[in-house]
Amino acid sequence: MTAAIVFDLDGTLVDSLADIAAAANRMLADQGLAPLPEETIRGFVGNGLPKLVERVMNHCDMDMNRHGKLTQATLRHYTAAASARTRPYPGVQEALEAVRQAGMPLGLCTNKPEAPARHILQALNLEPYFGAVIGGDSLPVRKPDPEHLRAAFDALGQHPVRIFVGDSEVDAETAQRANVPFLLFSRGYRKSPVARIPHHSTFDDFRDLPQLIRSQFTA
Ligand SMILES: O=C(O)COP(=O)(O)O
Repeated sequence: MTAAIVFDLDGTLVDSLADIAAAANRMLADQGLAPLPEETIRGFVGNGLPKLVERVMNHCDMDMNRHGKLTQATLRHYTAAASARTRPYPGVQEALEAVRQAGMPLGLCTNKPEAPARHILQALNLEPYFGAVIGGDSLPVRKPDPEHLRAAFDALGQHPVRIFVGDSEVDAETAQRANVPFLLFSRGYRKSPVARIPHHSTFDDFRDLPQLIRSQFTA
């Protein structure tokens, strides 16, 4: 039996924090403000770029009337260097290859805007694996709205089993609301302990993922 597998991007397939933080900090520098530590910005990732900028602005006590403009500025900075330091987690490419060779179609459902998401996939040679890429600005909705995830699965066609692989509370909530089994990568950008995030299985090494996916069919 095969399954359609949809992956989250940030904190799941790639460690993108350095480039996200650089874009936010360039926006702050344009405003004459000091940069924030990466670890602070890490806590702001997960609900898409507009939300990240809102969280940065709140943190820095900035005037929210400028949110739209500063979101555009951050997106421009980000798009200019989205893959400068972003790298796949160890074993990601091999895991995608194994899953694809097993005949399973792969999709991506990310809250990152679609253009930089596609750019990152291309730059890291991951794009050929994905039959569908749905970004945070591809639809009127985004995670945790289950329609965002369903759209990624639907774009892959009809398959008897659907599995979502992600790293965050947002991903877990999305999977739950879409009624799809959730595999939690524990080394990403989650804010809570693994035990407090609803999941079917968890893994911390991509070498374990192909077998974990297979075990979902026989469980
Ligand atoms: O852009 C974000 O906030 C997070 O993106 P993700 O959905 O790939 O984790």
